[in-house]
Amino acid sequence: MAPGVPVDTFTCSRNLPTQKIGYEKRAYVTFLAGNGDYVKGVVGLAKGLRKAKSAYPLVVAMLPDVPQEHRGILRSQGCIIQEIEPIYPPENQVQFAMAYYVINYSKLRIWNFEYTKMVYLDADIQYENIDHLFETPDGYFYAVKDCFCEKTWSHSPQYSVGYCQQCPDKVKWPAEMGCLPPLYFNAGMFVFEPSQIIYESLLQTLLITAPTPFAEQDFLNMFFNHVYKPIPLAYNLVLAMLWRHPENVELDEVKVVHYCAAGSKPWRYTGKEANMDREDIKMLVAKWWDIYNDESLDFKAENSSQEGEICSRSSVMASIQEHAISYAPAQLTA
Ligand SMILES: O=c1ccn([C@@H]2O[C@H](COP(=O)(O)OP(=O)(O)O)[C@@H](O)[C@H]2O)c(=O)[nH]1
Ligand SMILES: OC[C@H]1O[C@H](O[C@@H]2[C@@H](O)[C@H](O)[C@@H](O)[C@H](O)[C@@H]2O)[C@H](O)[C@@H](O)[C@H]1O
Ligand SMILES: [Mn+2]
Repeated sequence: MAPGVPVDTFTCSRNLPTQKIGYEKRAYVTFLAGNGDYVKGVVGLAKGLRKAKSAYPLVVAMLPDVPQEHRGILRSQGCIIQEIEPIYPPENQVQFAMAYYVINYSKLRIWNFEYTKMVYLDADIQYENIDHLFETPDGYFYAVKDCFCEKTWSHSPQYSVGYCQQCPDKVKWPAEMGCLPPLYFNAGMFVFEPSQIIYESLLQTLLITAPTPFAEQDFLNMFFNHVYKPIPLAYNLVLAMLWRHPENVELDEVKVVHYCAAGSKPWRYTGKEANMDREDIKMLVAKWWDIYNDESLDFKAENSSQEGEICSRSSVMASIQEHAISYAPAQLTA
């Protein structure tokens, strides 16, 4: 739990308030910041959506620093662009979060979107059809349990005693360290319901929550702790699981691959970092490139009438909603 925050701050009601706007409006959503190469990841997501013949569009929560050229690429791939303002954690406490992750607090803007249910996906993900996740019961937060065994976790008490929730009986949590840590999810993929009430509560709670190493991922774990529902690893294969917990991985059943291990981003892959010369990693990176390079998966408004309709319909709705979306005062923008 974040230091100095009243425990009940994060106690959500048993279920989350669900926002019904009279009809279902569903979409996948990702987050894009900066002028770097993550735009390739978003193109991969958009093309993966078409390969999976998903019934839903891809919304891109986009920070102002994404260049026009990248915006044009994503529009040409049928993405629905939703501009967002950055969110920074409380002043001069940023040093507690790993610098690389601070910008990820801006992901929280997606709770302000006018959709009834969304599946969030990091841009470093590739996936098969997971549309059925939109049918999960409302009022919960669905995500896959993370792994604590990589060096990126060396700051944590779990890592220091060799405990991991992926194998809780291998090294048991020491009684002298108090209660077993609550289940902890990886925030690279989750199923959620946008809600103005939750959005404003997130922003207000962030104001009194000191940043922690995994930034918004730690924060979301604290905030949604009481309504978090673990879903199978097949829905978010954090690559480190392949060498940390191979006994938990059935690669043939994996539906979502999350290229979050150091050196695994397909568009930067060199094979030189630890574990990156594994045959399964090479196969997964090649699979990502096959989709990225597949021109038959490019968005063609005239040919993909169904998609085009969805995109144009949801684009029209999104554009209508864009004007309707009223951001809560962005008190957190520095
Ligand atoms: O320069 C950046 C860094 C991150 N991201 C977004 O933030 C997400 C989380 O970062 P990343 O996936 O690199 O974290 P990891 O899952 O590897 O810890 C990315 O997937 C992107 O959607 C981005 O758009 N630009
Ligand atoms: O801002 C914190 C980030 O935390 C998560 O990444 C981590 C986590 O998976 C660790 O368990 C791994 O060890 C590490 O490599 C990886 O970067 C999310 O994937 C990302 O979207 C984002 O929320
Ligand atoms: Mn990621």
